[in-house]
Amino acid sequence: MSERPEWTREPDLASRRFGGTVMWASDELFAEKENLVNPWTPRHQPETFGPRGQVYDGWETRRRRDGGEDRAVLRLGLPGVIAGVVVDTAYFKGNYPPFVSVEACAVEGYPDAGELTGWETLVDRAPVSGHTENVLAVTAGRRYTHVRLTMHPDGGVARLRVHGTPVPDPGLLDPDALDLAALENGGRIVGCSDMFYSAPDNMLAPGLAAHQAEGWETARRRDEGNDWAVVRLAGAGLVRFAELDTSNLRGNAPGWAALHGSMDPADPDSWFDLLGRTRLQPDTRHRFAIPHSREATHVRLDIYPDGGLARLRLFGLLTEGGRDQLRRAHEAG
Ligand SMILES: NC(=O)NC(NC(N)=O)C(=O)[O-]
Repeated sequence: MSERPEWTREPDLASRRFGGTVMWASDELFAEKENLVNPWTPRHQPETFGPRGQVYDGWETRRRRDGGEDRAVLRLGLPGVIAGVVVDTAYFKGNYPPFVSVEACAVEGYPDAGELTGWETLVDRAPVSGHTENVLAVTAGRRYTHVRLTMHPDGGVARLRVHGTPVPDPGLLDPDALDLAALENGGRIVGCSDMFYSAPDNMLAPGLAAHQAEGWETARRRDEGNDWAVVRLAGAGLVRFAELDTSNLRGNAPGWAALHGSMDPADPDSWFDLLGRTRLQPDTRHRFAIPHSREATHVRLDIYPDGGLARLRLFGLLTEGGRDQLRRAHEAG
């Protein structure tokens, strides 16, 4: 077996392990697009038939009869500089695509797949083999956020691995900031509108949510209201960045969210804006800067109209009063 190039040991920027997601595909009749970013080695059990045919651990489209081609759009969990891609056609033997193309783009914010522009070619219509890890080097020395895989004309790909170097956006990082909402730092949920499927404290747990039940999920609302939860922060502080993570909420992500802060949550007039009503995408880790923060002990999350969140992170700095609160809580405990 030939040696794999060194870059295949770089992180897989698209991996689900880092929050990568497949936002859209032109078709997925035989096997779901989400499988493209599964972190595990593709599995296969022959002669396993569902209502649509053999079950594959990969993305598989129907046989095209129109001369077109199939595409999938991925958002990288870790934006970065791409060294190469591995188009793994494991177990796709009579149904792999004979050729693939790979493109990438760099886009700020959280557009949906149809709003992405500026695609650049990384791999131009390369031949691929079936049941093979097709290793394709890339020479594009810039940071990308999204990748598009095209199968010419159709077929199945088990995994798309996008190896490279993560490059974070410094505008969304503060090395001194602490997650003021984290359970492990003393944050707690002190009220919410609904916890029909799972409890909102789940949003404050460490790490990424492995599945929907590891986050907060509400029942479907059938009125004009919206769901909400209030976090008591670890201590009084200034929130600088908010992470609103809708991972694993695909058909039930909120459409929008807003954040308000308060030093006196019982007083309805005390609440001030932190993040205005903002559009959310399904299955996405959104990071927003909070440029005009004020000291708060509590933050209210509103989601519109319902759904939930996998994680809520409120990165910021404790004030002197907040540090005292933490100390006193520790001494009293
Ligand atoms: N035996 C197959 O895999 N056939 C078909 N695919 C699935 N998933 O059943 C096909 O046409 O590619």
